[in-house]
This record gives sequence, structure tokens and C-alpha cells, in this order.
Amino acid sequence: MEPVKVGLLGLGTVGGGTVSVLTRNAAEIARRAGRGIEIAHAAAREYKPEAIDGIGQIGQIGDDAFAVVEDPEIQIVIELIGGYSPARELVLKAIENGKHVVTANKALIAKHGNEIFAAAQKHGVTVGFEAAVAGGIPIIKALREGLAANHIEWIAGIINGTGNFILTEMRDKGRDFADVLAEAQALGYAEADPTFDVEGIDAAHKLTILGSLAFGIPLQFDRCFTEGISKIDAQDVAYATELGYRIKHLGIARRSAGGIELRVHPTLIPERRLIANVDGVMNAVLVKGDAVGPTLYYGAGAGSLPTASAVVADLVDVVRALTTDPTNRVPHLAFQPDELADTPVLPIEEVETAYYLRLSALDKPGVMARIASILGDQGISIEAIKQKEPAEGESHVPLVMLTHRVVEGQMNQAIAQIEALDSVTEPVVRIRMETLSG
Ligand SMILES: NC(=O)C1=CN([C@@H]2O[C@H](COP(=O)(O)OP(=O)(O)OC[C@H]3O[C@@H](n4cnc5c(N)ncnc54)[C@H](O)[C@@H]3O)[C@@H](O)[C@H]2O)C=CC1
Ligand SMILES: N[C@@H](CC=O)C(=O)O
Ligand code: NA
Repeated sequence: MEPVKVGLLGLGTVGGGTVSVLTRNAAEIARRAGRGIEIAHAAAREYKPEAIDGIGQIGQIGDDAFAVVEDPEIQIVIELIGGYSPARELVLKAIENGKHVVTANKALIAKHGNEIFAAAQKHGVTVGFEAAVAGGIPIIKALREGLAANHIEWIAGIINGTGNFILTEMRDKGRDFADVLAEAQALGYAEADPTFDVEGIDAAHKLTILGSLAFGIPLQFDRCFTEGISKIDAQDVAYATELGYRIKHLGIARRSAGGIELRVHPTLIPERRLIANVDGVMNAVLVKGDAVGPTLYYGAGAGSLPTASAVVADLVDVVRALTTDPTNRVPHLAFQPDELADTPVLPIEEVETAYYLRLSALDKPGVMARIASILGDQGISIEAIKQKEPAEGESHVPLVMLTHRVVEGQMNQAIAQIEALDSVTEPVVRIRMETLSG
């Protein structure tokens, strides 16, 4: 049989890796897919030909991405340019032209996925996006297929490689934030705009997708609570370590009584937990299903070849299904499109969790009692408290506390009252704790 002709948009970190993987493993991939796969037409504004193994295998390379999606020879378009626009227009045009799409673009799927999947359904084509979440880890496949029997209770994941790389290097080697970020950029891990990595936006894109796959709800990126790693203080990393915890940037999607929690934020995790020991660019996703129990998926969350592994896996899936009836294909969001639920996504004020608090209070009688009574009035009980040594010549002492679970709205009120005390001069630092198994 003739090889399938695919079009490739973007020849950067992931695009280049995709060309390399398709070249080096061509024979095995063809044995799996049932046909050879040929990159007949590629487009990139910029690329380094010398850095891409197999570049010579590409039929035609130009700089006009729309020429690829309009090319009648192309059956499948791989979108690896990133960003919202023109990626959205290119993908919609490819779909309208009856082409299947594979993309690594989580920003695009999280924000425009509902529109894109509806268009794909209308035109009988598939959009693969395995590379969009946790890089090379086949987590989308696991949720859509491997765990299809389960009522999913929660998901918790380290889903940004750049952020995890930064936190790990800072903790283990005492390196500077900006210096590690520059290295992550040089290694091709970071987003075009690295604030997406460090402010949690990239993780929120990915969690939005995971939440929809797990709970069968439409994609709602705007409802995902998002806090990044840029404000994590070295003091808190050290205090957390003393208390037996690691600080990781976690995405949590969880069913609770009132709705669904979708939140990404720095999180204290007991250091004995496997996920607390996932370091560097590695990602890990924990999924708890009612039948299977907890499951854990681990692998490289970013980088050229690991991400290309997921892109090419999607490509193989699409090629295998080219001749099947579109209605028999695995649904994009794991649930049939007309079976998506309108379960609300909860505002963060309604989420219940435990907290690490650090505050700086004047070292005089009665202050601690006042703070304890504010917390008590909000129904917040303290599990552990440590008073640290004040810095030389300082009249304020750092107080570190771990609380039991409380609804965030109540914690907000307690923190506002504590910060209003004359004896407390700096904002209270609050880091949420991982309490899923509790
Ligand atoms: N780098 C990584 O480790 C991972 C990246 N991703 C996603 O993969 C996608 C690609 O990322 P990277 O390869 O890292 O980006 P990159 O910046 O290395 O490469 C982007 C490529 O697209 C080209 N391009 C951009 N706009 C274009 C346009 N309008 N027309 C034609 N060419 C255009 C650039 O010239 C370049 O060749 C993004 O959506 C990113 O979020 C997903 C998982 C991991
Ligand atoms: N910038 C992202 C790339 C992969 O999705 C990350 O660092 O995780
Ligand atoms: Na993946």
C-alpha cells in the first residue's frame, strides 16, 4: 500500500523530534500502522536543518503553513507551531478540508478544544493530542481507553517539566531561578512565552484537558484556578523539608460533593510519596479510579524525542483508523460528545484542603494566643506549629504551621484577620497541602 502523506507545521523542538522519530523507526512504525508514513509537505518560519535527523526525507519544505493545510495530497496535518493563533485557524481549516489532525498544542486544545472537536465530529475526522499533556507519557490513552471502566475520583499530576526542573535544581543545587529557567529554555523544555511555565498557565491548560477526560465535562480553561511557582521562597522549601515534605507544583482535578475541583498550585507533599520524588523534567500523573484504585504514570514531560514519541503514537492511531467509520472511533474527550455533563467547576473558595502557613509575628506575650483564636474562630485546627529563630537583630519571629483541612473561603478570612494584627507585619505565606488520600 502507498505510504500515507502527512503535512507538518513547525520544525522546532517537537517538529524536529517528530521528523527524527519517523525516520529512525520508520520500518517498525510502518509494521505497526499497517502503512508507511511520509512527511510530504512541511512548513516552518524558522528551523535548523542541520539539527534535524531525517530532514532530507521531507518531500517539500516551505514557510506557508496554510499551503500545507490546503494541499490536496495531505491526509493528516501535524500542528507543532504552538500558540492560539494561527494554530486555531490552521487546525479548523485542515478539518474543514477533511484532514485528520495531530497536535501537541495544549493551549489550543484547552481554550478552543470544544470548537475543534465539534468541527472534527462534523467532518468525520480525528484530532489526536497525546503530546499536549505530560509529553511522552501516554496519559490520554490511559484515561480514554485503559481506565474506561472506572468512575474517576481524582487526578493529581506534576505536569510541567520546566517548572519541575526549576524547583528540583533550586532545591538540590541551590541554583538561581532565572539561571535554571534559561537552561530549560536552551534544552527546548519551555514554552515560547516561559511565563506560561512559571505562572502555572501551561499546567492549567493540561489540567483542563485531564479534567474533561476524567469527568466527561466540556473544556473550561477559564475555570481552572492557577497559581505558579514564581513566588516560592527558599525559606519555605527549607521549612517544608524540615517538616518532612517537598514542595511540588501540582495539578489537581477532583470530584467533590458540590462539583469538580480544577486547580494548579505549589503543593506540600509528604516526602515518602512517590510523586514527591519525581524530579527534573520528569512528569508524573496519579489517577484514582473506583475499580482500579490509585495508578501512577511517569515519564519525560517535555523535550524533543519524548514529545515526538506521543505525536507519532497519535499518528499511528490515526493511520490505523483511516478506514473506520468515524462514529466508531474513540471519542476525543473519552465520553461520547452528546454525553458530556454540566457538573460545575468549583471556585477555589469552596475547595477544602489543608495548609502550610508561614507568618512573621512580633515576639511578645499573647500574640500566639491571638493568632490561634482567629484560626479557631474559623474552625481551623492546627496540626503542627514551629517557631523559628528570628534573624539577627530581628524582633519578629517566623511561625510555621500546618493546619487540618478547611474550606479556602474560611482560610482567606482567617488570613485577612491575622494580617490585620499590629503584631504581624508581613503577608502570610500560604501553601496548600496534598490531602487526596485523606
Ligand atoms: N518543547 C516541548 O518539550 C513541548 C512542546 N509542546 C508543544 O509543542 C508545540 C511546539 O513547541 P516547540 O517545538 O517547543 O516550539 P518551537 O518554538 O521549538 O518550534 C515552533 C516551530 O514552529 C514554527 N512556526 C511558528 N509559527 C509559525 C507559523 N505561523 N507558520 C509557520 N511556522 C511557524 C517555528 O518557526 C518553529 O519551527 C507547542 O504547542 C508546545 O506547547 C508540547 C509538549 C512538549
Ligand atoms: N513547556 C512544557 C512543555 C511540555 O508540555 C513543559 O515544560 O512541560
Ligand atoms: Na502525553
